Amino acid sequence: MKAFQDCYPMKYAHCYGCGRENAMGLQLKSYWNGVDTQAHFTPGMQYSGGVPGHVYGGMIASLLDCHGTASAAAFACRERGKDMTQEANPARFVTVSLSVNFKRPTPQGVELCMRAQLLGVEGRKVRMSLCLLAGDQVCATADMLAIELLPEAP
Ligand SMILES: CCCCCCCCCC(=O)SCCNC(=O)CCNC(=O)[C@H](O)C(C)(C)COP(=O)(O)OP(=O)(O)OC[C@H]1O[C@@H](n2cnc3c(N)ncnc32)[C@H](O)[C@@H]1OP(=O)(O)O
Repeated sequence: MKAFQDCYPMKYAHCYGCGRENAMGLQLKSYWNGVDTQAHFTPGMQYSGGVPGHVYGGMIASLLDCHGTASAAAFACRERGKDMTQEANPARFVTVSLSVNFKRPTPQGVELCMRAQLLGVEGRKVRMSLCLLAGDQVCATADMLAIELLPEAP
């Protein structure tokens, strides 16, 4: 299965969180999970927060951020009757608002699952509800607004 991030043109494939061309980055991959989307990632021990064994909050926000922008593109394509993974130059989205609620400590050394649910598409705006789970425990939730870049944007 092709990941959403693998559909980004080369020019946009260098993101620290999800760029396939960034060898130093996280290279997050997002996919469909029914009508929603999901991604998995196991943070290494270098992403420790202040409490040993707990993931750094900025890392949690990064994972939600990159899963969210990729999901926004996939949701927008789907709303337009297109399959993002079949598009040569799919819609490109950036985050303008990400509000994270850290509900409980996120354990290290565990595969984390990020999920995104579409709340609505309005023109260039995609609103989503996101969550990050460790096993069946919801560790963080987020509300996100992503905006589509105009075609001529750099
Ligand atoms: C890109 C390819 C994929 C790469 C993957 C990377 C994933 C990584 C995820 C990220 O971390 S993204 C990086 C962090 N985000 C940014 O740097 C975004 C900074 N903001 C911008 O670049 C511009 O503000 C933006 C391109 C989003 C919009 O500028 P535009 O001049 O194209 O649009 P405009 O300002 O007219 O706004 C369009 C609509 O969005 C709304 N909007 C813009 N910025 C907003 C904001 N900050 N909060 C809420 N709404 C906002 C704006 O009100 C308006 O709503 P209406 O259509 O209803 O009038």
